[in-house]
Amino acid sequence: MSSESVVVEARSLTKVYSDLRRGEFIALDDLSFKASTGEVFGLLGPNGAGKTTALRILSTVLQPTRGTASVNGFDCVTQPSLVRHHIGFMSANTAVYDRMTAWEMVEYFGRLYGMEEDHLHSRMENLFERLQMQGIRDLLGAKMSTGMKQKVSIARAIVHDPPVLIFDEATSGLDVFVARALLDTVAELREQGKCIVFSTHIMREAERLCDRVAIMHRGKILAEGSVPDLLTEHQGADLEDVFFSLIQDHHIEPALS
Ligand SMILES: Nc1ncnc2c1ncn2[C@@H]1O[C@H](COP(=O)(O)OP(=O)(O)OP(=O)(O)O)[C@@H](O)[C@H]1O
Repeated sequence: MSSESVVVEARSLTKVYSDLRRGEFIALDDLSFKASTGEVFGLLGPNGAGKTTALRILSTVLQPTRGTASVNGFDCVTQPSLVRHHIGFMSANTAVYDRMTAWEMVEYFGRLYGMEEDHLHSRMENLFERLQMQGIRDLLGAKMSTGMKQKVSIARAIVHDPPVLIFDEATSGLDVFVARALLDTVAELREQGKCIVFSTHIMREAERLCDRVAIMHRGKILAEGSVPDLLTEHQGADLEDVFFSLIQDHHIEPALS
């Protein structure tokens, strides 16, 4: 990490939800991690591990119960609008409006970010070409397939060229072609020096893409490092092996939900 600089930092994040069924529920338990420029950092864990909660705090949608988080030096709680200008956020549920075309939607978000029209349009031409979206330029959201919607969501997340990208289970529900195209886009963004924080429960995806991963379970990080280092340290053939051996080491019952 020599010439790279830390741009995303979570420090002792704890999130307690009040839940009617479970009472007080600790979704994040003293979670800390850092991610740098030119790096894909993966939060890897099963359903309910707390990945979405952590990424929502980073993207300023949720506030932590304790702890702090920052993006490019801006605090996620006290400087949310500065944080939002420096991130692009995308999840499997990012909404695409039925009554707007692909072009209108990305344009709308570019304007929300305060981009100047000429710059916005030349950036959009470039993005539509790169993401192979020229064919759906004038297609209404209501008529798009899941894969098309995901492409629009990526374009809208990166139109303002933010230094940090936060992708929450972004490949969920995509067929192998679109999922691969999305992963290729993430790799390209890394080449451009972006910092990408990427959550997934698909171990192979993390192995393929992430420079470092944090393996999460029940709101805690059980292990963190590069994939080769984790495999060596925990003597696993792949990340799935490492995950199960960590759960055994920590005497944790596998979660049922
Ligand atoms: N608003 C909420 N109120 C109560 N509990 C919540 C709330 N949001 C999330 N949780 C609980 O917090 C835990 C962590 O959820 P979170 O969505 O962050 O996990 P995740 O790792 O992203 O899992 P998934 O892949 O299923 O989305 C889960 O047990 C979930 O039920």
